[in-house]
Amino acid sequence: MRNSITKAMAGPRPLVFSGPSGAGKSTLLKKLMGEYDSVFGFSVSHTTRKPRPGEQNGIDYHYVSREEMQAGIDNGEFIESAEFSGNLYGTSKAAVQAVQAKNLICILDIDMQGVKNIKKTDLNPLYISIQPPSLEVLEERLRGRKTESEESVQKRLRAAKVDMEFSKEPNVFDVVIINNNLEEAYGSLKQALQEEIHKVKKTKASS
Ligand SMILES: Nc1ncnc2c1ncn2[C@@H]1O[C@H](COP(=O)(O)OP(=O)(O)OP(=O)(O)O)[C@@H](O)[C@H]1O
Ligand SMILES: Nc1nc2c(ncn2[C@@H]2O[C@H](COP(=O)(O)O)[C@@H](O)[C@H]2O)c(=O)[nH]1
Repeated sequence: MRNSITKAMAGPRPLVFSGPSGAGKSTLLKKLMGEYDSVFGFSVSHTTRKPRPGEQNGIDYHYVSREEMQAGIDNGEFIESAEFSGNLYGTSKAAVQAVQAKNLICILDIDMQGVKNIKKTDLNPLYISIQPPSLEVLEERLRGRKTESEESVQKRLRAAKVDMEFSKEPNVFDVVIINNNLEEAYGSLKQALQEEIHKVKKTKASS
């Protein structure tokens, strides 16, 4: 049986963003949500990783202990969850419902295990993969961000190799964007989302 989040199905079609850690998902999403704050809403995930400097609880993530997160998973509170680079991450039903209740396009930023699990649900999002131009560039970006320990960089690069191959599989992603030049990648993203943005703006204008 499909994992149903029923009440969350009322709003516009959600978007799933995936791709290797460091490819630039958050950078592109911040630009998109900055320009279209009345169109998109972010699904705030739960994670057991510690906040980075500048990250805020309830805005970037809900930062929880492994025990708390596991209890929520066991209780059926999550649409999907995954272990990534030594920590648990997951999308709660409440996070998606909170965005859809505002009639906004709900954005999920999740890893490839999350993509596979969301495909087993009735969420029916548009799947967008953000990829780096190469593994070398990805490593430069991850190191340049200065957020990861050496061990974490290595784990993320190992996961990235698998993710980069996954993005080439047919019928997984609706759109694959190579984030080389940021402005060009952002232009491609906006173009891919033009129809969805237009639909939400039209609905809001007529209500
Ligand atoms: N097109 C680009 N050119 C150069 N640097 C970029 C580009 N896009 C993003 N960056 C930089 O690369 C680093 C990683 O970007 P970002 O944090 O957005 O990646 P991410 O995919 O969201 O990673 P994670 O999955 O770990 O959250 C950041 O320091 C960001 O400023
Ligand atoms: N399956 C899920 N993956 C998630 C979720 N929230 C974030 N992520 C992914 O985790 C990695 C690492 O994120 P970071 O913030 O520690 O750099 C990245 O690929 C995210 O897309 C989630 O709820 N479920």
